Amino acid sequence: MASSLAERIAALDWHSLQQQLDGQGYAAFPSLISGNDCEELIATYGQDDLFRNTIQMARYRFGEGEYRYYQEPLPSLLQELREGFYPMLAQTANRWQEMLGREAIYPATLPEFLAQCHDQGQLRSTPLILKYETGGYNCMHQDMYGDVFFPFQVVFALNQKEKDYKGGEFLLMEQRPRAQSRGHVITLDQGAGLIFPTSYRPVQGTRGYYKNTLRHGVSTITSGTRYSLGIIFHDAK
Ligand SMILES: O=C(O)CCC(=O)C(=O)O
Ligand SMILES: [Fe+2]
Repeated sequence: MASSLAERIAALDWHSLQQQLDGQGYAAFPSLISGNDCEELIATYGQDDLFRNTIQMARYRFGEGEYRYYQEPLPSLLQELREGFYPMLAQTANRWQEMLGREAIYPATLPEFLAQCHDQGQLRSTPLILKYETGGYNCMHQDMYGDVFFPFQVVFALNQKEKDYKGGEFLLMEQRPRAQSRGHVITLDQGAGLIFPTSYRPVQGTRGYYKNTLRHGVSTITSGTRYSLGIIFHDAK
């Protein structure tokens, strides 16, 4: 992985990713973060000064495990991921707005979008690292944190399923209006990632587009320790 992270993001097959996002709401992409960088990110977990807050998930009945929110300034790799993914996803976000008959409100760059969050009092950084040990899990949820939210987020696997842990599949639950919900199970190799909707996706119906609500979570880790990295684009209240 010689090229820069920004170059590797630009080199993803965005045509196919956009088609998958429009067609199914989510899109996985192959390993983008090198094994070394994954190890370095895992090593940040123990560096208290990098984080603004640590959540014991069981305390809030969110699941079983722990996560930590990085504080600004973010480690450069996270900053590059957040800034690098935002512009392409803002295009999709605006297209989705238009499908739903709404204004294309998402600015072209991350700093402009964060300025909108900050204007609404959403000042706290949201990228996070999650750690689950054997028996850990993450209940189905959404990550909204305020009135301003970006409709996509990205999650990366930092270690390797079957080698470092078993179980621990990423789960997406799609609630369909007046119908039963549909589940999606996604497994990612180390360094690979998934783009998924924060809250809903537009689906074509006979009379225009309607919204399916989505929630995400993680199934039980049956052995080992699973680490993941969450890139959320909006800041939090
Ligand atoms: O650990 C995971 O894969 C889920 C992370 C998550 O909930 C998030 O990135 O918002
Ligand atoms: Fe989440």
